[in-house]
Amino acid sequence: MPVEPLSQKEVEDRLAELPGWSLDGDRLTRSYRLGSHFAATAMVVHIAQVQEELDHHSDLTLGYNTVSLSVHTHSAGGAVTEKDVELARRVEDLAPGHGAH
Ligand SMILES: C[C@H](O)[C@H](O)[C@H]1CNC2=NC(N)=NC(=O)C2=N1
Repeated sequence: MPVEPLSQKEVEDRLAELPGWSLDGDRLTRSYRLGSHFAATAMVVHIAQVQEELDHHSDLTLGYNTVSLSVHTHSAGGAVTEKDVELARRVEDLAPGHGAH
């Protein structure tokens, strides 16, 4: 099913409900800090599970005790779509369980 790019206003409205997330060029991004490298690794695995479930995948970077995401929609020409917002919301939902902030 084709997914349409969000307008600038729509992106801003979605971001208003996603504290910590921002628009970097044409991508939604957020970095989280965790209590340890192992905790960060576990969060990456959890995000990967969600991404497979949604069939939508961010560029996901594991640091020493950080996890960073950057996502846009390839099939929409690299624009931000509702699929990116949905992934961001799902990651926000799982983050507290990993002690991520
Ligand atoms: C075939 C498969 O559904 C597509 O390649 C999916 C997989 N994950 C994806 N992830 C992202 N970020 N954008 C896409 O357009 C996309 N497409």
